[in-house]
Amino acid sequence: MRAIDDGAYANLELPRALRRAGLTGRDAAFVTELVYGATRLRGRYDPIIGRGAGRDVTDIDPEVLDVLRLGAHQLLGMRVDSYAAVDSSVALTRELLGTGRAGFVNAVLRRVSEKDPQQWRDILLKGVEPGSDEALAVSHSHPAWVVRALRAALEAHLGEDADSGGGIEALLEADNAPATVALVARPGLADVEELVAAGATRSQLSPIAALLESGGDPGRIAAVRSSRAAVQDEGSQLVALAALAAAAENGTVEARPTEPDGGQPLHEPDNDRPDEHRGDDEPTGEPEGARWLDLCAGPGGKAALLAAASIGAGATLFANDASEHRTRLVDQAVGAAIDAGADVFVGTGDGREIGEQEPDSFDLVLLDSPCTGLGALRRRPEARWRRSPEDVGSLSQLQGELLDSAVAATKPGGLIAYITCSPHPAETRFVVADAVARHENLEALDAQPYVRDASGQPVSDLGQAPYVQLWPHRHGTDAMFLALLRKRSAATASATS
Ligand SMILES: C[S@@+](CC[C@H](N)C(=O)[O-])C[C@H]1O[C@@H](n2cnc3c(N)ncnc32)[C@H](O)[C@@H]1O
Repeated sequence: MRAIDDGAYANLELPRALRRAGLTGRDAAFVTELVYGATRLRGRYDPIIGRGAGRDVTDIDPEVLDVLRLGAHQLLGMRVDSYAAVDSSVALTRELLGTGRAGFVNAVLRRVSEKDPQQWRDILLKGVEPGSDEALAVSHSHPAWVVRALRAALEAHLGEDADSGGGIEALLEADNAPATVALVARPGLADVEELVAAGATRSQLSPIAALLESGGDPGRIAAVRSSRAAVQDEGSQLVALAALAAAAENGTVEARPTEPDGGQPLHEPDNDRPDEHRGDDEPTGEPEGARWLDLCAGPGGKAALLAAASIGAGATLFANDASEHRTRLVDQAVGAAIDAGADVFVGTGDGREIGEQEPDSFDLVLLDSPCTGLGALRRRPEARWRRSPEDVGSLSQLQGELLDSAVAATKPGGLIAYITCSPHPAETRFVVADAVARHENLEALDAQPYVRDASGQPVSDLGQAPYVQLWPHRHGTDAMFLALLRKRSAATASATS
């Protein structure tokens, strides 16, 4: 709890802590629920703890507040007996922080335990307009600005349909429900049957997914250990598959433009790229198979899917990320595909520069942009408390710059898949609409027909075309956004202008 409050990611820190403590099975599941629940629902518990303490939580020592949040979650969010919840919290405080603070924890938790969750909700919401953003922020434990942003996102993507499927309340509730672990069978490297044989359930939604419905450690599955399969949200799978389906339909587009007087490519191959990232048979300018670029590839979930698919498509993949650490994760993720024959080059660099370095070079550019992650809150219990409204402005600026670079790097006639795991209008529709307005050679394609479920049928409820917006409360996925853009060839652009 301390590490998470100091900036660690719960999904990385907790497994380490469980291993250190030697906890497995039911004990590990119990601790996971304690930590995730107390972190996710702190917006609900903190005002209650404040009432119990007679002071604002900002005036309580952070270590003591950690114990109080864990205690509050046991009392109000789990079926732990009140006596056990208070007693174990007091014992923990005494052991870690001393007797004086143990008395304080005892007094506060006793007061918290005197009322049930509904009674506390009535107290906290007294005088607050029912259904308002403020009321939802407290009852569903989201910062009020996130409630406002998600409400705006529902309206922007769904218009009059924004309230169907339960609307904002259902979305906030879905953010608070732990997500089922979804596995991807990377095409050609593993199949869903192998995952089903290992105890997972076939997904109805993604044709390459299986779900670990009864929990369990994905690392026990051989295909996961060898990177032929991995943990990946079904929404991420669907948008990556949609990009691949659109690229297959679009075909390999013309070779790079040549100088009018003959033969030589305008763009020289990038000789600055480190040799370890260059394959022996990397294209040197001759028209060959398709070239794909994953501009922001770390940690490599979608790059690994593309790498696996590139073998059958006869394509090469350049997977790039700005962070060296994340590039190393990409290397690991694409390892099994490379072993199976994929041509993959992994590089570290600022994606904003690749358009200038490698103009008109790629048939497909996947831009899975850095974003606020407001669409994946159910997976990251701490994320909602880390972000601020200011992040949206700086990220949408970066997203626009990355998209400009993606457009420059795309061959005329080629495709760009712009993806975020945030439904925020300023990170999705507005970024794309601005780019289409800036680049007269850019057109948005209808992305919806490319999103197909496990039986090959179009997935419904995708929001206002031409874009795709998935939702936790409607599709059971992270709220992934997809726009498919085509860079018109010079001939088409001049014919239409
Ligand atoms: C949403 S994540 C990509 C997830 C990845 N596609 C996957 O499926 O595993 C965004 C990535 O963008 C990277 N990034 C941020 N700024 C960047 C930049 N200017 N150029 C390239 N990558 C950048 C981050 O390091 C992060 O790994």
